[in-house]
Amino acid sequence: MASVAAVAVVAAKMNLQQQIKRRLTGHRFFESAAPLVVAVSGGVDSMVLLDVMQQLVDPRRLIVAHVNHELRKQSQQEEAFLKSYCQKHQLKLAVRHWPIKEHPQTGIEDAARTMRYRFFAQVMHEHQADFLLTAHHANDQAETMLMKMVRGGQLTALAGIEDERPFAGKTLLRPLLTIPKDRLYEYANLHQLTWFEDNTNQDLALTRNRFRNLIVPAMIKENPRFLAHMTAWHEQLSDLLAFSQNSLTKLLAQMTTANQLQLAKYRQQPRSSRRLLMLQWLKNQAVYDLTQSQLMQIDQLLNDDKKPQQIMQLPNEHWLVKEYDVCWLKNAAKKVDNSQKKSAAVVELGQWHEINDELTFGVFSKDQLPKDAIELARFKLPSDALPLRLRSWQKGDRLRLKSGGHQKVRRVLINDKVPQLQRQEQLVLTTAAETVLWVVGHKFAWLDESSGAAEDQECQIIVVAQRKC
Ligand SMILES: Nc1ncnc2c1ncn2[C@@H]1O[C@H](COP(=O)(O)OP(=O)(O)OP(=O)(O)O)[C@@H](O)[C@H]1O
Repeated sequence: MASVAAVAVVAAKMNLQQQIKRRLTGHRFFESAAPLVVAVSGGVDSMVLLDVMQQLVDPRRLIVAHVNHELRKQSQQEEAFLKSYCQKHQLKLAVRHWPIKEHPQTGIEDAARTMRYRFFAQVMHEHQADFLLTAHHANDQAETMLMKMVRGGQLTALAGIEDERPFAGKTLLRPLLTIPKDRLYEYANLHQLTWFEDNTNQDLALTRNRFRNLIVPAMIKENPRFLAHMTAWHEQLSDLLAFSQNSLTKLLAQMTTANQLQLAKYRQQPRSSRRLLMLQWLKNQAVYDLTQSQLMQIDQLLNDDKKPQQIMQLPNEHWLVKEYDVCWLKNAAKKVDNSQKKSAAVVELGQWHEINDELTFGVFSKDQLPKDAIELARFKLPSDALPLRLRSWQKGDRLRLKSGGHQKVRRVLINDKVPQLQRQEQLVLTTAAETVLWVVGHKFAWLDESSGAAEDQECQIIVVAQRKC
């Protein structure tokens, strides 16, 4: 008769295998005969994963992928062990070395990860595999989320490791993600598996190791269900984010044109939605890492009618530019392509346009000047010069001078000692044919009666005026 302990052992083995089988069902995993790549470092996690997969699928489908980082003395032993293991179990093995001379001086962890996944993609491609399996587990999940929590940032970034994601045109799966590490040890001991412990995991100078060896165990001591709770948080948060991203994408589609956010529609949203919309809109343009106070500031700026033109610095050399009824992003790291600058806003005759706290201007026909207007300049323009437009100045913009020559707008701004950053915001008033009439707030063009108009063309006198304070 089997002893109680032996029955418990069988139950534990079955348990883990069944649990993993359940997680893999539904991925067309067992229905297909396509090869599977298993990423095996030689540690307990990936040795358990490999053993379980040998039980669950035809081992001829498996390709073991191993990277020898040449970082530790033990690396050679791990590789040699995997070679003999695969030989013994008749498994295909793909090994890649990462020679020390190719290691970077800094950021070695990231570089190692990048090269690892590049290699896995290559192995998948060579073997026409459908899936890559890695052995991330519930402790990895908790560590990752806690580290993000401590680092701070947006809630959207708090979601942890996904159990499935597209990879190299196929799928990456993490079948152990809900399983605590101690259950993997339990399984490995019961099956008498061989594995290697990475001694560098004990080095408490590394942040992840402090979370792994000190913080997560302390949390589990507080509540043995801690890992299960973290897994549940992650899943709930992922669902919420997927749902909100879907809704936000639909809403954003209604309020953006060619990367410009239409502020009238944006402002109609409640404040809570506006913040989420802004986060998503920025994320779509690769701006992450926004602080909560930056988000509040953006919302304030976009809602402030008194400041129709504003510019605000965001992370990674991005600038948020607000111009009247639209806003858009500018990446200072990229050379500004003037041809792609914001399209011009039409300046309706007979209306005031607020530029900033000091300047509100309007364009009027000469006999409709309001009482509170101070005339700044008048132009005799052919009818096809209208409507006038207001837009950001561009590199080739010039002002016609009384002498008959021209002056670059850039020169006007330099002469007026306009600070560099402010210069980016500078507006010009132009005719429909792009003749610059006014470097707003600075200098007017000189247009005599003949300029632009054909002999027989109908002309109109328009007045540019400033509103009295
Ligand atoms: N040298 C290696 N060779 C093959 N697979 C590896 C190697 N190192 C790690 N892996 C795979 O990646 C999994 C996660 O390992 P680890 O936690 O060290 O990765 P990581 O540095 O956190 O990177 P990431 O989480 O982005 O995969 C392992 O369980 C294993 O499946």
